[in-house]
Amino acid sequence: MLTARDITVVRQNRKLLDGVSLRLDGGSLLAVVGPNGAGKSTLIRCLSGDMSPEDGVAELDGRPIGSYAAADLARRRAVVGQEQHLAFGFSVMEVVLLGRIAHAGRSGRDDDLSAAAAAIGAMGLEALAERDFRTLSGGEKQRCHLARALAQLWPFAGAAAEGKVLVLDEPTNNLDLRHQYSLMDQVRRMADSGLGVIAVLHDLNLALRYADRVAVLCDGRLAGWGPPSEAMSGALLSEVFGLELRRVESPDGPPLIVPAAQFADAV
Ligand SMILES: Nc1ncnc2c1ncn2[C@@H]1O[C@H](COP(=O)(O)OP(=O)(O)OP(=O)(O)O)[C@@H](O)[C@H]1O
Repeated sequence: MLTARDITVVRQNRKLLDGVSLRLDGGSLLAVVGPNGAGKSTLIRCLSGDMSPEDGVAELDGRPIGSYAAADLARRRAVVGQEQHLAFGFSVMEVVLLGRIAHAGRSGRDDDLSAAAAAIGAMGLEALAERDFRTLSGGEKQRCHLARALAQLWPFAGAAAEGKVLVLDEPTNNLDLRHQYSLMDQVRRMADSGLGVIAVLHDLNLALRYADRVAVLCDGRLAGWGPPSEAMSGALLSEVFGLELRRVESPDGPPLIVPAAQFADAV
């Protein structure tokens, strides 16, 4: 559905991305991992149509993403970036309704309210719908922004989700462990309901647990690609992160990535 073909991005004579090719399928979750400065945000900016590569192309359903009219693209792909501050006293419902701007002139007020209600329900924000966004905790704010993105893509389940993409840049930033897993459970459900989801993740264990496919970026190149069990070997991750990492079995779930020194201490 969403494809990167040989994407190269050059800034100030430096290749931020160097011939990156990958694919996101509908109804699946693709995690992009890699060290700081590897090019993860640059890649998802290209894949979401916010940046044009010097070479190569990002295609949505076989068509260059840059060729979509802005409003058409906004009805098919929604982005939740890293910085999501709001200066005004909008309620959660009003923030979520901002996702409907792309539908202005096509969607009636009732549809917009149905979309917002469905998105708020999917993110479990019903009790907070009238709260001032600025009073929310970090985790609640993140869920609110996800709900805004879902309202933008509504209807976002079943056949109606086909061809729609949710792009998330470090969605678990600033969240405690419980809220990281709870948010990723919700993101996983979005993929299971039919959306294509691409997420930059710093936590390798979240990628291992939740993603269908993983792209491991290093110095602007694709160092690993495929299902997590294949793309995230301890040897590859150690090389990419410059730290000895091991994959260890976990008693109840997918394996865990741990730094070797810490592992040695733990046993
Ligand atoms: N406009 C630009 N001009 C020059 N260099 C840039 C520009 N934008 C990004 N870079 C550099 O490109 C590299 C990749 O940046 P990017 O934000 O894509 O990395 P990242 O993998 O998302 O990093 P992080 O994990 O720290 O968020 C970084 O070294 C960054 O400084």
